[in-house]
Amino acid sequence: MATLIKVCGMTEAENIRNVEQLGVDMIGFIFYPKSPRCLCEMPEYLPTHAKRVGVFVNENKENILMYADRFSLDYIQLHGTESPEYCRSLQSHGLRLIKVFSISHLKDLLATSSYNGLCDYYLFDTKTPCYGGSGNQFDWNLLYRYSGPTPFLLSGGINPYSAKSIKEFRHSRFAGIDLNSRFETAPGIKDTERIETFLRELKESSI
Ligand SMILES: O=C(O)c1ccccc1N[C@@H]1O[C@H](COP(=O)(O)O)[C@@H](O)[C@H]1O
Repeated sequence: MATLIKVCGMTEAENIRNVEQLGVDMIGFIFYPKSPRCLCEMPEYLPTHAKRVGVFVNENKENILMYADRFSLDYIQLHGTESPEYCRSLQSHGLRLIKVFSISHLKDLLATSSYNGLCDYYLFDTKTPCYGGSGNQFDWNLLYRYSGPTPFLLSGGINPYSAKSIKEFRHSRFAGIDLNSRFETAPGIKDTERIETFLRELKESSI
C-alpha cells in the first residue's frame, strides 16, 4: 500500500496549516502562471513538517532556482516537457526532482527510462492540454507495465471516492498519491474535511 500523501495546488496560509495538520507528507505549490491554482504571493504560513514541492511547467532554470531558494522547496515537480538534460542540470544544483509523465497510452511510459537516476520520484498524471489539474483519471492498469527503478506517485483526478481503487492498486514502485482539484471548494482552496475523511477511508481500507 502506498504511503506518501501529497496535496497539491495550495495557496492560503490557514488552509495550508489545516491540511498539514492532517499529517500529509508533501504540500505542492504551483508556479505556473496559467494555472488557476498559481501561487501569486508568498502565503503567511508555509509547511514546516510536510515537504514543500514547487510545481513548474517548462520554466527556466533561473526562475526555478529563485523559487527553490525563496520558498525553501524540498522537491521540484516538473510538469511540462522538460528533457533529461534539463533534469540533470537542475540536479547538479542539488535540487530533488519529481518528473511528471502524462499518460494516455502504453507508449507514454517508454520515456521514463531516459530519466532514471535523475529523479527522486516520477509522477504519472492524465494527459491534458493544460499540463495538469484536469480532474480526470487515466487507466491505471497501464502502470502495471512500468518496470523502471524510480518510485512513482499516482495522480490525475483522484477524488473522494477513489479510496477503494487506490487500495486495490498494487505495484512495487507505487510510493504515494497526489490530491488536487477533486478536493477543492475553489481553485487553490482545499476542503480539509473531505481530505480528512478520505485519508481515514484509505487507512481503514488498507490491509
Ligand atoms: O493543478 C493545476 O492547475 C496544474 C496546472 C499545471 C500543471 C500541474 C497542475 N497540477 C497538477 O496536476 C496533477 C493532477 O491534478 P488533478 O488531480 O487532476 O486535479 C497534480 O499532480 C497537480 O500537481
